[in-house]
Amino acid sequence: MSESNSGSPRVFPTEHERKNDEFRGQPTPVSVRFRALGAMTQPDELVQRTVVQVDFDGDPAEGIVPYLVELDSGGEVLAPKAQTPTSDDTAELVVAAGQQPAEPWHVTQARGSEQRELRRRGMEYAGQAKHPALFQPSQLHRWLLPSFLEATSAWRSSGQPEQLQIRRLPNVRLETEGIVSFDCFTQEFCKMLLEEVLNYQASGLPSRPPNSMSNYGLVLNEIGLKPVFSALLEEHLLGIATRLFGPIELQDAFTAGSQGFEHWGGDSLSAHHTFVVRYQPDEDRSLDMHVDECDVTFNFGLTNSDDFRGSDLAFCGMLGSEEHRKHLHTYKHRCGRCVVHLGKRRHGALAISSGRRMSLIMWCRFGAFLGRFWGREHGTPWDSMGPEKMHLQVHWSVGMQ
Ligand SMILES: O=C(O)CCC(=O)C(=O)O
Ligand SMILES: [Fe+2]
Repeated sequence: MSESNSGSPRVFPTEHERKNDEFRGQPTPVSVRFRALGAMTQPDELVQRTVVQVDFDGDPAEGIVPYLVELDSGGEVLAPKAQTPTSDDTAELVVAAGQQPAEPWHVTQARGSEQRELRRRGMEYAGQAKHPALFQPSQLHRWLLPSFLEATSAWRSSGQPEQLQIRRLPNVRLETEGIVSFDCFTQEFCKMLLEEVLNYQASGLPSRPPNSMSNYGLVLNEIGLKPVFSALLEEHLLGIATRLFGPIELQDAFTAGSQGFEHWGGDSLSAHHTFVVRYQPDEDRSLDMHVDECDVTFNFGLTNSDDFRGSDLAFCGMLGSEEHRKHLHTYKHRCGRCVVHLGKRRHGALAISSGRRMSLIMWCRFGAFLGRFWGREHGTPWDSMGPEKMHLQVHWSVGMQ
């Protein structure tokens, strides 16, 4: 632990986790009704075009509710989530276990009126942006360090993941099991992005907290920056995730065989929730231990180390492992540097004692939340009880949204 930490990492269960543990002990029964959308001829089509409607007994509180449903036919489908379970809005596309969804969850979501409103707002803001160039995917290369571009270029041009060597990422470091860091963005980009965030927040346009635990910060996908971060994911980060958390045969020798680098669909990340978080002593001081609502998380420091004290990231083991609540490593953020880990690795931010820290976070998802269940298919326990086959029962997750 570094001296600047103002406290020990909280590795014991948080209140949120305790609540979830209680629910895990007593799965809540739900009734599930299937409604057909369109013609169904093949069994696969039936699954892929089915919408599941969930009626809850009891109060589901603020949880995200993933569940596995056993069909009368004996098949299984995954219902990824029900965000507001008691509203009429609970219908979600479901997909057959182990299959690609009919379309990515964010495409489905993007048809919603809320998303249309967000896109409109983003377009409106782009017109008054402080740094319009930030909003253009074609300019992305300007914000990445030449040495980073160099490391991903052979993969980009050949399409062969083996061409991307993790050890060639600038100043790459294996922090501890399952956690790698490397230099990525230019200082200029970090400064411009911070200015853009402050400019948006001063514009009076509406914004919402990036997730259920952070109150300050901004969802960048909702101010017109989504295309840029989609390009970053597709053109650069996907190659890195493939080599770290993709199929075993594609994993890089740099980490292959090390603990914590299982296949978590790193080669198929197709959606992202991208936001900035902000900590300062009189606002959010710390972030409680948690796992992310995603498969792979990329976290980039945006502020200079001299601008704040404390606020290190504390990492524990994977959700469901014996080390889940064991403190394994403390990471110090650096401006422009990325730390990447699986979403289900428990982590949190220690208290900040002075100054301000901001980070850019990309929660990346494999398909439609299938990654949540990936561990199950590969023999890794998903949580301490294991994702038992639930016949119309609910497992609660420690998810944030
Ligand atoms: O403060 C950080 O850098 C981590 C934030 C985080 O873990 C999250 O927003 O999910
Ligand atoms: Fe997180």
